[in-house]
Amino acid sequence: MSIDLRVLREADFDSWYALLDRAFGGVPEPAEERALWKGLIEYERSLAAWDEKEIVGSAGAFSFRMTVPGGARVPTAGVTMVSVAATHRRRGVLRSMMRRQLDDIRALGEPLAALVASEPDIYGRFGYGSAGRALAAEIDTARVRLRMPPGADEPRLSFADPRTSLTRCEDLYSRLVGGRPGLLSRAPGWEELGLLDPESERGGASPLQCVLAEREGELAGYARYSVKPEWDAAGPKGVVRLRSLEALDPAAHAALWRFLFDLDLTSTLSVHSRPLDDPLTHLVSDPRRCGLRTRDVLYLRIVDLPAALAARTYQVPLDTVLEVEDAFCPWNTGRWRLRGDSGGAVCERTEDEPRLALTARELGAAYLGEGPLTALAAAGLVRELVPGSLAPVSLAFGSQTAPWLPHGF
Ligand SMILES: CC(=O)SCCNC(=O)CCNC(=O)[C@H](O)C(C)(C)COP(=O)(O)OP(=O)(O)OC[C@H]1O[C@@H](n2cnc3c(N)ncnc32)[C@H](O)[C@@H]1OP(=O)(O)O
Repeated sequence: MSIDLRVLREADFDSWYALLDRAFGGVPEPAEERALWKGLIEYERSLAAWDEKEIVGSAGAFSFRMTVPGGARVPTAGVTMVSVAATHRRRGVLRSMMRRQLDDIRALGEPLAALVASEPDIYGRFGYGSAGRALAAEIDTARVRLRMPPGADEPRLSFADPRTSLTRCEDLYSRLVGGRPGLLSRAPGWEELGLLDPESERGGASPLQCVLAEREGELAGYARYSVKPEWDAAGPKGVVRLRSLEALDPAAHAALWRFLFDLDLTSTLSVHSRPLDDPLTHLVSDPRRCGLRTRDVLYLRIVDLPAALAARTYQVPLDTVLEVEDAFCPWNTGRWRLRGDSGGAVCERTEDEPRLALTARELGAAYLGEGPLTALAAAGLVRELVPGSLAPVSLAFGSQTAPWLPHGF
């Protein structure tokens, strides 16, 4: 089989996207969703794998900036729309696309690549580590109460049309982006993602609704949600499905959650994705009735190791030497001296004796501050070569704010 990898031409978008639809089960994506992706796609960074006259593989990338610990926004390739025709699976088409893509990302000078995986098992072999998990919840709002912080009655809540309020909400979101590792600075057009609401995917729920929390006319927070009315012999038991909630301060945050908890005729609040450190977990009266669970969301790959490690800050001063193995991107393999603190960092090649040994995948997993290096060492995936060197480096790599990616791409 001879496969030819080429940059996607606009004229081939429909067949390229049809391949993707089929690989994901063959149910065509709703027209509005497809139109959104068609508008956002970066053709010059999208690859099509051709077998003679047929497209048999797809892989795209978006040009993002991702917040890293310390608040810098680092150029990041958002890997997306990966598929291979079932007729051509397990013959190395994905591997060849990953090879080409990571070489291209390196040539573009982006230190990081990120993705949301359809299956967790696919991307580790290409050096992607699980770097940001999310909290999901199924809250029994008939039983669970909220402890309200001071000032929670102050914000004025009002309904707003999701579209009309979009610019204000997006401005608020953009103020929050620098404060949490993993968040993406959304370029114009990306805000539309938050409004996607195809009727065919509502499953009996209402159209998307929006509630604003304001103080003296200034937006302090918003939530978007839908309601699925349900009834049984005992009465109403509707489900509120939270799509997004952002707030600038604790009072607005709690006020919005209380609004969602108290919606009449509902008894369940279904939450798809929140950061692991969402303050909600401290406000609920009964976490056991919140159906809390975590799931992997964000996978990260260090593409340019010295640039990536120097782009973030470190919680406590560190000066260490890492022995890194990177089979898929060998330019990262070797010994690296990393010096840094909360003000910045420098990372350079060195001949000095290494203190820790790990692979690029583990570095990706630890990079945003979630997966402690100590836990990875306990799993045997990070080796402490000089006794006593692991704990301080693990602490330095941590983050006071849990990394999170609220949406896919
Ligand atoms: C960021 C995103 O877009 S995520 C979306 C990914 N796409 C999908 O899930 C759609 C459905 N699946 C597919 O289209 C294909 O099966 C793909 C893209 C996942 C894999 O494509 P293939 O061309 O079959 O992969 P390829 O032959 O290059 O395999 C490379 C390696 O990955 C492994 N692999 C491939 N798919 C999977 C999988 N789903 N789970 C576990 N391992 C996998 C192969 O076994 C092979 O392993 P090896 O390195 O030990 O030899």
